[in-house]
Amino acid sequence: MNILACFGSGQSRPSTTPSSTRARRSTFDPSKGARVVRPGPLPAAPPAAAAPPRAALAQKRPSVLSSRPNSAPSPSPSSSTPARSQAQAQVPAQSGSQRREDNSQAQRSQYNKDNMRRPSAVGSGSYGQANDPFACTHLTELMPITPIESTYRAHSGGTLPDGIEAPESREQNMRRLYVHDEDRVLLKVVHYGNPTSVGIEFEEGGDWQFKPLWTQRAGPRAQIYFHPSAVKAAIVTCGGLCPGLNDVIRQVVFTLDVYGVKEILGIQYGFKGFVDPKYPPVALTRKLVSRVHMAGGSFLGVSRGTPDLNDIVDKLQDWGINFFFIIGGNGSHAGAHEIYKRCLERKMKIAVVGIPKTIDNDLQLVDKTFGFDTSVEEAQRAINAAFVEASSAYNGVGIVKLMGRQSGFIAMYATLASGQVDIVLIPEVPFVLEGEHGVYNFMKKRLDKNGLCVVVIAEGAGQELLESSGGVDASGNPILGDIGKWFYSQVKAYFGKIKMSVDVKYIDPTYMIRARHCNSSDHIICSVLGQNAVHGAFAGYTDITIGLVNTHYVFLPIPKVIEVARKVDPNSNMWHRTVTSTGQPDFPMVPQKISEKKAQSQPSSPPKSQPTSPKSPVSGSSRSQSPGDPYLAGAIHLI
Ligand SMILES: Nc1ncnc2c1ncn2[C@@H]1O[C@H](COP(=O)(O)OP(=O)(O)OP(=O)(O)O)[C@@H](O)[C@H]1O
Ligand SMILES: O=P(O)(O)OC[C@H]1O[C@](O)(CO)[C@@H](O)[C@@H]1O
Repeated sequence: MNILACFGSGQSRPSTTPSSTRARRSTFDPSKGARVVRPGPLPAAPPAAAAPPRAALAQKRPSVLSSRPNSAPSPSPSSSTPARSQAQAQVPAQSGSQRREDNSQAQRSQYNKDNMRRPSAVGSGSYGQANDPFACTHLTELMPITPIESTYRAHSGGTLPDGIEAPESREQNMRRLYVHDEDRVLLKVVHYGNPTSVGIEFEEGGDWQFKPLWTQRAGPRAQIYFHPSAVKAAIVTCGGLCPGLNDVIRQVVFTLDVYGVKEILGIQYGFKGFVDPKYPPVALTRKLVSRVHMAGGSFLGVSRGTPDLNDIVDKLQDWGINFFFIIGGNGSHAGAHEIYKRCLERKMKIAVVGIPKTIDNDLQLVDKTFGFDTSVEEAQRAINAAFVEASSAYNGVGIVKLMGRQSGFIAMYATLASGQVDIVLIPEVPFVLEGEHGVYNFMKKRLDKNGLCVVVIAEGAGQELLESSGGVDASGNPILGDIGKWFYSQVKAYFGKIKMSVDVKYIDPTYMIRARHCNSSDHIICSVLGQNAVHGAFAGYTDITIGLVNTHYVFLPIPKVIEVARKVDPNSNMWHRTVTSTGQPDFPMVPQKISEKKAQSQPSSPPKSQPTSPKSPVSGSSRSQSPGDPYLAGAIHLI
């Protein structure tokens, strides 16, 4: 691929990795652990220099403010001096830069004291616990590293020259630029009032009580664990395409540049770029990536397929990479985690940071993944075309197939967004086609009533109705049967059989919805994700990914997000909203009498350790269904 194809002519071709760097193998040496602290233009490291290993600290964690290596020192308990005067009082005659540093330390401490609320204020839970499931791995748990003051200067775009004192107001701004290592974002914000609440998740033992789970807030830290001049970053995009890939690459490069990093490599064609000498890494600069976000796709290229991970780690080592950004989905993150483990075995000081990319939005824990909004938006054009065709035809039927190999998020959201869909079929909700309660019969009802019917079907829906090839793609993902084409022919056959004249149109916008540049909301998400990936690496975290959780950006441990792919929950509010909008019933696999369904739905006793509720479960409402019974809602819907 011509890497510059999307820029047009007139730009110079990026240089490939200089051969001299290939010879540089960076093996870990504890004595060099401190090489991040170098004499140079940067201010000296703050006084609390030598950091104890985080693992040891995590055992204790008595105070949420003091456990992390780069926590600002606690203020004196007796201190009630306002931040500004206290800071001034602590500063003896010093050099400008030293004074600035002490000022900001003191102000941060005071700020923390004034503003931080301990978790007890909002309930116990994972926050600060030794077994915190969302604690991210920090490099200081693995090797000794001394932090330095951050070089990230978003406000000024650079440090002030030595000897020039910053105005007080700027110091205050800087103080607010950084995110504290102990900042947390609550993962689940709904406090269910009753075991029958829709969307409730039962934990092992039937526990449904509210347990706060805290994730680590993303953002720039006041202290960093890599000297920018010692950083060599690599960026790779893996898996399928997704709107926004170029945006993310661009922001990673921009943010590295703001910190002062000079060496940034783009790996071509996903993980293959590590092993295919035809496509060596390209040097990325701010100038080179400045316009890439205007185009869809990935200007670095993507691929599926699994090269030997040891070869990848060899290359990371040979090229001296110590920041590795992997933009990819579940598979890529599984790869990233494996790479992290192998780097650890080799004692490499490297931050492995994922940025979740999956157009299917099938990633655990996060509100949504970048590009998803854009694909839902693009899907509107196909749905609208199907609607227009169907509404102009005599007994018009429009069928649209949308991406979603194992999850129906695109189909569900596109349906809800469009308001033009009669039926949506997704992999998570099995359906029958024939019979009184089947899809065809409902299509007929809509045609009789409205003269048209629009059906959205997700790529992975109804696979059990097709003969499976049993094959897998290069990455091991199942190769699906084409449900869209099959459904189209079956619909024609059905209406032919019942001698009803219909005009069926089939639209498959599969690659159109992911091959475009992204919309405004995704541009913003991509930008913030890309920036936070760099902040996470500089903050010393590894084996992490960046996510949007309850509208806040967080660092998440990679193993947590890849435990299982996310799916649409048929018991969720969002699915209920969608079928409320289409007006479709469920199309139960095994039609049963409602009375039988009801009898089955009565729980003999509440799950163990559930508190007894003052209200009895709302019998006959979809809220009374047990988790995991996708058909119950449909049965009730039919009443
Ligand atoms: N379990 C795994 N362990 C190690 N590497 C993996 C694993 N699964 C996939 N990979 C690697 O991750 C890359 C991307 O995987 P895959 O093609 O499944 O896309 P993805 O990241 O899941 O994105 P998409 O959402 O587009 O499918 C592949 O090139 C493969 O090398
Ligand atoms: O044809 P490709 O490039 O393998 O991508 C198709 C797949 O990619 C995805 O968009 C994301 O995994 C799936 O929904 C779809 O099955």
